[in-house]
Amino acid sequence: MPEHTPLLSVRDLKKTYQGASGPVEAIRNITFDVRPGELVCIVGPSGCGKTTLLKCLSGLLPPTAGSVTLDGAEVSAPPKKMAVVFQEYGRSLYPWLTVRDNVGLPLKAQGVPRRERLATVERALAEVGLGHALDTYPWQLSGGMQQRVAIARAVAYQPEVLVMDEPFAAVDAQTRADLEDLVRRLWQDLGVTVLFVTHDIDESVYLGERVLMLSSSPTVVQQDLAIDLPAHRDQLTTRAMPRFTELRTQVYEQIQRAKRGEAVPADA
Ligand SMILES: Nc1ncnc2c1ncn2[C@@H]1O[C@H](COP(=O)(O)OP(=O)(O)OP(=O)(O)O)[C@@H](O)[C@H]1O
Repeated sequence: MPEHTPLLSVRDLKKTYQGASGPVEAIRNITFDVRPGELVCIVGPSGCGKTTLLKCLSGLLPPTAGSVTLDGAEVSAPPKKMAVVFQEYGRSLYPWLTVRDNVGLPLKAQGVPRRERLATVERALAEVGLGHALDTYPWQLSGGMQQRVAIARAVAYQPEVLVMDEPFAAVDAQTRADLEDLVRRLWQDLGVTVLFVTHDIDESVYLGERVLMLSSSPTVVQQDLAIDLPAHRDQLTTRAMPRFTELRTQVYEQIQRAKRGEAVPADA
């Protein structure tokens, strides 16, 4: 696919829920494209419709109007080419299966032959630094390690798009920094397209090549900001750069505007 052709295309997406006391307009109008191999962060105030957007993107919820297309095909059910990593790793792994079997499960469901499956699982676990934990159970691992298993499962599936829904919200700060670096490394090593949802402004700037800022609900895209930091990022030097501070200030100001319900200024 040529570089300029979008892999994922969201057009005039609207979602209105039928609530108990009448319609709830969650998403007013969202339009954006993601090119193959991009790493895009989506950030917005609490309740702005991030989960609703992800459910529409991943084919779990039909939009009220508008469309989502992946590789030119309209998404109306969970697409094979997409893997999703959720915040709640504790609930996404099966406690009675070993790490090896948890990671291999989607491949087994797809009918991948055993020998190939085991090799792919071992490679994916080595990628996330858990090559030694194949025969352990999720409950024997720390929260950060469990989230690495969930990431390995998504990677083993070899998706074209990896969607991550606030995946590090439940881990401590040090583990979170390690996992952020893991996502950057996997993105660079595997060339996968990543859509990363977070409400952490610093995280969105540190990780993203682009940050999409959402308004408060009913949601529109408040700003689409290119992150022009060097490709090689590390927790100490990148976060200490003056440009990092400028970018985080821009995102912070937009989020504050979004919370106050103000539109984006014309020169932004
Ligand atoms: N099933 C539903 N029925 C009615 N309204 C809903 C439903 N699900 C979400 N909403 C409303 O839609 C809006 C967006 O909700 P959503 O959960 O997508 O936001 P969010 O950005 O993921 O929130 P948070 O950051 O707090 O996780 C909110 O006003 C919410 O109350």
